[in-house]
Amino acid sequence: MNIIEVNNLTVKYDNVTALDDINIKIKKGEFLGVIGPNGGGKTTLLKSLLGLIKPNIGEVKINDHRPIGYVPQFSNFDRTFPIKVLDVILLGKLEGKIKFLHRFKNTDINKAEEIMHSLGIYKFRNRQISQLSGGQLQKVLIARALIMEPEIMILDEPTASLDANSKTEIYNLLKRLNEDKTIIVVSHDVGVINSYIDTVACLNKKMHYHGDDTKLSKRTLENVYGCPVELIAHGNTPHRVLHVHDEEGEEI
Ligand SMILES: Nc1ncnc2c1ncn2[C@@H]1O[C@H](COP(=O)(O)OP(=O)(O)OP(=O)(O)O)[C@@H](O)[C@H]1O
Repeated sequence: MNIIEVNNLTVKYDNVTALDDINIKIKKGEFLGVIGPNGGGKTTLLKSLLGLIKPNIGEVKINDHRPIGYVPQFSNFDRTFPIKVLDVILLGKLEGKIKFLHRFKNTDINKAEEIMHSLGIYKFRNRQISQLSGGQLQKVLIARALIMEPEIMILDEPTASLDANSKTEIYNLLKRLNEDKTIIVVSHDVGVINSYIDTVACLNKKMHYHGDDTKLSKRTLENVYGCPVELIAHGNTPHRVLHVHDEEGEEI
């Protein structure tokens, strides 16, 4: 069963075309990675799936009635905000609508505690978020998305700026959540695709590739990124984009 269907999706911001005729079908239970260069339209695609952006052309169909669990780009989160872990997770219940002096039900608090236990962050429940490591905070943001019991989870670069151990921990956690949820993750780290993700979508305004990762070739990646991409072979699968390039393809 396709839980998400994107048909002929075109999105423009004034005269900038961010997405051009995108077609993608996502099966229930899939673990999809979306890769592509900066400005390639990844965030725009996620926002379109979330219904935050109205397509200029085409449609997004979500075949599920529950709210989608969204974990936004971690670097946009204000870590200095004085709030404790339990409260951040409970805010997920309000779906972004902060209500003055809202009192949460005991069932919500119990649910938050159950999620904290399962993610190994219960011991931080009364800690200020400014006192967490990047990896711990990312788990809190995942917990906040989980409190609505979503079938679909969408994460925008969940491991950006995390160290190697924390990256592995987050991807292991996503793999576990994938046992009963559909997961869509934007990542710049082509390396993780090999070990964790079922399907890859390569996006640079147009969809250059959508399918089984084992067929993802160096040539495909070079088409998507528009510059030479150096890869470490891992079996037959491209493993990592090593170099950053400017728009002329010069290595920087
Ligand atoms: N609100 C906006 N108004 C105008 N242009 C925008 C807006 N948001 C994004 N864009 C443009 O749309 C294109 C796609 O942006 P988007 O943020 O979706 O890319 P991305 O792949 O997520 O990039 P990154 O990897 O840098 O996060 C870019 O050219 C960007 O400058």
